[in-house]
Amino acid sequence: MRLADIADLVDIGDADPNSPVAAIASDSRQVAGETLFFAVPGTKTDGAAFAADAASAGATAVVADGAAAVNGLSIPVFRTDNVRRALALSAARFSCGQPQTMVAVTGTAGKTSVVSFVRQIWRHAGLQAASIGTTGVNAPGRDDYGSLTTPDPISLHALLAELAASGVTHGAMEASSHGLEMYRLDGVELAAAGFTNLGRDHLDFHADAEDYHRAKMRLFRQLLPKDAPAIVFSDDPWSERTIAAAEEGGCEILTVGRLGTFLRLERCEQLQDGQRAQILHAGHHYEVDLPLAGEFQMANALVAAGLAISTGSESGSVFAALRHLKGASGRLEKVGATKDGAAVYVDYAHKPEALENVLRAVRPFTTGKVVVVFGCGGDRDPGKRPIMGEIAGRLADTIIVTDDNPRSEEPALIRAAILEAVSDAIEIGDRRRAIEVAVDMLGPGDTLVIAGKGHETGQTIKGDTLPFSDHEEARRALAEQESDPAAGTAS
Ligand SMILES: CC(=O)N[C@H]1[C@@H](OP(=O)(O)OP(=O)(O)OC[C@H]2O[C@@H](n3ccc(=O)[nH]c3=O)[C@H](O)[C@@H]2O)O[C@H](CO)[C@@H](O)[C@@H]1O[C@H](C)C(=O)N[C@@H](C)C(=O)N[C@H](CCC(=O)O)C(=O)O
Ligand SMILES: Nc1ncnc2c1ncn2[C@@H]1O[C@H](COP(=O)(O)OP(=O)(O)OP(=O)(O)O)[C@@H](O)[C@H]1O
Ligand SMILES: N[C@H](CCC[C@H](N)C(=O)O)C(=O)O
Ligand SMILES: [Mg+2]
Repeated sequence: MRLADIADLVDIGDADPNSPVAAIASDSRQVAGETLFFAVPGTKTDGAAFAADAASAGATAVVADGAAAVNGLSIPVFRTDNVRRALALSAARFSCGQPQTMVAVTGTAGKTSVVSFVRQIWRHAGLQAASIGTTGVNAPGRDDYGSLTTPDPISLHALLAELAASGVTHGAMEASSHGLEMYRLDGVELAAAGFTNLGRDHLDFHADAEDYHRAKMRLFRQLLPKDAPAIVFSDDPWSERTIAAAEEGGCEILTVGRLGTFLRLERCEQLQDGQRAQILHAGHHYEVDLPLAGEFQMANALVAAGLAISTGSESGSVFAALRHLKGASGRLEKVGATKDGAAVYVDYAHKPEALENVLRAVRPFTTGKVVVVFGCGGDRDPGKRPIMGEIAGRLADTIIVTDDNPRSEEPALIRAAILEAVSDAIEIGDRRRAIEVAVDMLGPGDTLVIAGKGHETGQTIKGDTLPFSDHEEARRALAEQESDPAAGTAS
């Protein structure tokens, strides 16, 4: 790339437009020769404070917001009015390439599930497809564990170019509210975008629910090209406001759900390990089997089907693919059953609406007790703790409150905040022990939901992440119960 390639994004002044840009960086610690350093004001510190470090490390110029205090450097400073956006668009031009058909999904819950479903639908049709999100990158021959839901723009655009070069033509990615607000996915050319729902999340980052919704709506107002399809789940309290935002963005609005007009869910019957639905699309009724429990998964499947159909997949083949969908790892995933047949699920519900949904989802096929093990993350919105306690108290019969990534906080205080709203819960800080106790108390017809960590492979306590997997712990507890003749008899 040459400076001329980004001269419309940043004011390069009298610098030589032919100067090569060998790399771009927003972290001074990653600067090497001929690098353009973007000084980004962050949540913890200001990149401008590291401009001199970047210069010493070999940066050829710094890009900074108009008002940023970047002075007295030996290298030029190029000004721009939005350094985060300039960074993302420059990263797109630098990496140069992405799968031809890219779709993005936003919403409080369901993003990971939807992108996984879209990828599976495309693969079913024989396409080279990838998904990118909380659980990582999944592409033909590739399954990398992830860290951020929406990667930073430099890594994201490099990844998209790499996927395209490896032959991936179709990609589905999650658009988190952080990612949208921080301009991480600007520069991705989107063919369609989807919305699942809005609930309480990240109120440690966004001022309030309106602000959180506004951040998500950048996807439709600013990122999705005019006339491109916006697939909106129709049955959420925030659906109407989302439709209004997508209208402002000039998108083609396609609603899916019970109130949907593009895909209308006419009937949905819950079975123990799945569901059967009738869907109306373009005047035809389709009988659809989904091998996943919980009506929320039907909502996710409809958004996924809407994204695939609106970007060119044939509807019959899409509905046929739903029959084979596998849930994303740790999303109401059945990991086993006791010898009495009580089912044990691992789920990623770590926010109020998700917990409410998952506990409601298991009730129809639970003839005994619903048992839940959960906690709340440290250094994250403390307001959700009593709310989740109240939900568990209302919807589960037995509640075990445990730890879930306490991070820098005192674990007992997090538990106490949950227990404030649910006084009859059992408190067991050690998550391994909590899972063992829960499995041991299961009787015939009971269901255990271990919520909050889903696919995660660690427990973060005071800066250390210790290996921990709800899947492994549940399987271990089940195996121990299997070999202990006295177990499983508690009520
Ligand atoms: C709040 C947040 O999202 N922070 C992310 C953000 O950091 P930031 O922009 O605030 O950066 P900062 O630490 O204040 O530093 C400012 C700038 O100085 C630079 N710097 C800093 C130090 C130095 O020596 N030199 C230097 O140049 C930094 O690289 C940065 O550009 O950009 C960083 C680089 O991309 C991310 O690593 C970091 O994610 C943190 C670790 C994080 O935990 N983010 C979570 C909350 C997040 O993004 N979650 C969402 C939603 C999850 C979901 O709902 O599924 C996600 O998309 O994953
Ligand atoms: N459509 C939905 N409506 C309500 N709850 C849902 C829905 N889909 C999933 N959930 C619940 O939310 C949890 C997380 O689902 P998923 O990972 O698909 O969402 P996400 O939006 O990617 O979440 P995150 O932002 O945390 O990555 C699930 O384990 C389940 O409990
Ligand atoms: N992306 C979410 C994941 C939370 C998962 C939960 N296990 C926790 O640690 O709170 C967050 O960073 O808020
Ligand atoms: Mg996710």
